[in-house]
Amino acid sequence: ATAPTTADYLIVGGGTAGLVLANRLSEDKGVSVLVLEGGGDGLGNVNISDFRLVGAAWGTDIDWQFPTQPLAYANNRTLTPGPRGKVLGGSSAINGDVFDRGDSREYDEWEALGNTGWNFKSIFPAGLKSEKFYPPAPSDNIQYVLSHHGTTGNVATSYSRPSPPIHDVIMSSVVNAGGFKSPDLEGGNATGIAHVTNARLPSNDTRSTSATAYYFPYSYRPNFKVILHATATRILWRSTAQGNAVASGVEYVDQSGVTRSANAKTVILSAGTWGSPPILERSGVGNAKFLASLGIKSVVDLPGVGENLSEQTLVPLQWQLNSSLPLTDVTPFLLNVESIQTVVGSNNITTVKSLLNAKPPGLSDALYNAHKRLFNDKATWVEDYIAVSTPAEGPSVLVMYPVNLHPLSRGSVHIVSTNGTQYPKIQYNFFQNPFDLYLMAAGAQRAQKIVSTPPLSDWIAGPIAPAAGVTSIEALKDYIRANVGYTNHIIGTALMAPRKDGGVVDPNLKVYGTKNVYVVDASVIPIEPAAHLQGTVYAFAERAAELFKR
Ligand SMILES: Cc1cc2nc3c(=O)[nH]c(=O)nc-3n(C[C@H](O)[C@H](O)[C@H](O)COP(=O)(O)OP(=O)(O)OC[C@H]3O[C@@H](n4cnc5c(N)ncnc54)[C@H](O)[C@@H]3O)c2cc1C
Repeated sequence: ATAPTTADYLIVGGGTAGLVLANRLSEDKGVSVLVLEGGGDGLGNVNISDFRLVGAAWGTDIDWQFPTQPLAYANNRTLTPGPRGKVLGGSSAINGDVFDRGDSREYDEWEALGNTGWNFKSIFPAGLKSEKFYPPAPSDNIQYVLSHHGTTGNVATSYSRPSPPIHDVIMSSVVNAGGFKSPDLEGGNATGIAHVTNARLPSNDTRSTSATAYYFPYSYRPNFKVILHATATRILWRSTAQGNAVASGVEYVDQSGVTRSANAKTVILSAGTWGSPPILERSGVGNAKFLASLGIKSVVDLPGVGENLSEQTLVPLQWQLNSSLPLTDVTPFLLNVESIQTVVGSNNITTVKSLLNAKPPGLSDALYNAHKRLFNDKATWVEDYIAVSTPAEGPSVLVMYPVNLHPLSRGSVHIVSTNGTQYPKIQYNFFQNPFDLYLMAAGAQRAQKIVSTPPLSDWIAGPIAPAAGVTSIEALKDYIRANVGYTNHIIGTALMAPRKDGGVVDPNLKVYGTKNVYVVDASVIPIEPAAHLQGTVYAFAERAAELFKR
């Protein structure tokens, strides 16, 4: 059957958020939903279904592979192109499959920024609605709190199992070094060390994506249509009256390169943090001066489009253990999430405060104040992602990845021409703010302290990277500039915030100055969670669907 080219709701991007929304809207038989997805269906691709092959999909045809600009504040390094899923399920199909949620205070800051109704109390139940949790067996030695999880939702979540004895050793050292053991990080208190939950169906050990969870089992619905290999280029306008622009649909390029259009009463962009802003800009929605420089007529002057790009940075630290540990190939990971106060201790807190008190370049007052409140609240700020692996030969390796959960530096994504399929220019700006680099160095020191605290210290043969002796803040800064990487938790480029604060969408996710254009994906999220991003994206999209259905 040929898909209709007209619908009540046209969703651009069948990714993580897009398919949640499409599913919920098409629950109403009287509503037609059409999804345009730039990639294919991904069926039969083991790089999606087998989570053990994480990373194998990056750089292949199901990855957009976004080139990014050199890191001006980190040795001018150019990172490998940023992966983004180009397939049904979007980035949930190619990600690291960690499924967790942030701290209640972070979600409450969404509302404090002026986004009425977006707070922990509303986002948490929406997250539970997305989740179908499969508890571990008692013999797996993994602690959890059932009420922190949804049990009847769509995305299958579970733990790798069983937990090896070294995990208890690591947890003890975190506690002995002044940290906490968390009973389960997913209930809104995200401080402490715990096992990571993953988006996996344990019965057949396959990855759960937004496509397996929200599309394939529902694709029989006659009112839920998807056009694959359809790359949307711009919004088509029925009227561009300033402040009241009305979309009639979307222009897209099909698999054979033919330009087509699809019509709809409501247009929703779910093309992701790097995908949605370029579509807005090509459609005349963005910074009017910038668009004029490309010869694009302004429809809505919205300087926030493409700005406020936030990404959590990470750096790997490795140690050789003194024995070869028997591990399964699905050994669970640990997450240790701590406040700045715990990470830096009393000695360096004055340095942190003075760095935080210097107004960060490129960060709006509203977002800056939100971050200061989180700091004063001793909220979660640094994560250590902890893994142990055993190579075919030789002793096991411990890797800790300190992550700055709430960086102050902001980057951008902007089109470079009116060409609808040309890649945008992406600038991360890691460490534009000195606070961010200091915090990464302090996080690395904290990891070193945990590793040198008993009982874990007794298991360590020595550091692999950074080398022994690289322990001062300054030396660690050098190491971090040379080794910083991305977590793929990008947000902010179509910010949900008041228009005066650089907002692109209002609390109903409608693009300012338009009548019927919305953004529903990670680009609207204003504050990073103390977590990996997808659990928050699913929760956000479930709540977005509730708003549309009201
Ligand atoms: C490599 C990687 C690893 C990650 N690891 C984790 C992890 O372990 N745990 C975690 O919680 N989070 C992780 N994340 C983050 C998480 O997966 C993303 O934040 C989340 O999936 C983003 O959802 P989204 O809906 O905003 O965008 P996406 O899921 O990326 O969806 C965007 C969709 O739009 C489509 N699209 C884009 N442009 C167009 C266009 N012009 N026309 C038509 N379609 C278009 C894309 O093909 C895609 O399907 C990772 C992300 C990546 C990329």
